[in-house]
Amino acid sequence: MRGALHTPGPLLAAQGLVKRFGANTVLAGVDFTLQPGEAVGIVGPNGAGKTTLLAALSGSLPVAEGRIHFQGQEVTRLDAAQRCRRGMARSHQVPRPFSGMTVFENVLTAALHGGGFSGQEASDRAADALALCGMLPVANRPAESLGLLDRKRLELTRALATAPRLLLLDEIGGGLTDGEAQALVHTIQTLRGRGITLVWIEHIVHVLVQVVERLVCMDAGQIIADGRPDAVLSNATVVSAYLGGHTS
Ligand SMILES: Nc1ncnc2c1ncn2[C@@H]1O[C@H](COP(=O)(O)OP(=O)(O)OP(=O)(O)O)[C@@H](O)[C@H]1O
Repeated sequence: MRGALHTPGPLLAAQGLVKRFGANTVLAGVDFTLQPGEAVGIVGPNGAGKTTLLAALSGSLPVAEGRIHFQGQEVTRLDAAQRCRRGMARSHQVPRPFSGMTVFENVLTAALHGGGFSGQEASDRAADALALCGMLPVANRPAESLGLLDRKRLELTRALATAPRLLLLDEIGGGLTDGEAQALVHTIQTLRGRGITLVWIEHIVHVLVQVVERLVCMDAGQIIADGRPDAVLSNATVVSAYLGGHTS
């Protein structure tokens, strides 16, 4: 199914996305297009709507207005599980491993239920994702015993086990030491090498720009800049809304 749906054109095209929480308009008509193989960073001040955009794209939050196409097909009304089986996977800002399961069982569950694989193929997907993310040494440990870096890696590994074409990452660098963040960058670059398209929300901009070649800045539910990272980071509107005069 994942392969059969691939058509020429953008991998993802979202038009006019509107999301409200009560009187608070959190996405105010967002247009966002992704080409296959791109790696795009999303930055912006707290409350800008970044996580909400990711949730709207992945199907975990319904939008009030707008349309989303993935691989040429409309997915606006599909839920997160259905979008995941079409090749869209999301990691969460706060890692959500299943406690009471080992790391391997967590990843296998993602391959089975998130990816829709069965039997040997699910096991192979899980093992491949564990190897790619450097998680084989901890595969038999209880998920709740992991430190922060490995919990973040487990989020990534679980998303990867669903065999995504598009990976949506939400602040997986937060709280890591510089060395740990570099290890994460290395892992994510490996995923890029496999042709996975990436959208990554991250406040640690110097880490983010090691991976992405396009940066989107959001503020107050809108995209205020979109382009090459150096151009976006020196954009006067971005500096005033997000960077507060600092550009590193
Ligand atoms: N489930 C919810 N119910 C009500 N309001 C919400 C909900 N989720 C988010 N919001 C509000 O929507 C706005 C945007 O939140 P969102 O988490 O998308 O921002 P963000 O850019 O990801 O911020 P951060 O960088 O702090 O994670 C905020 O004002 C937030 O309080």
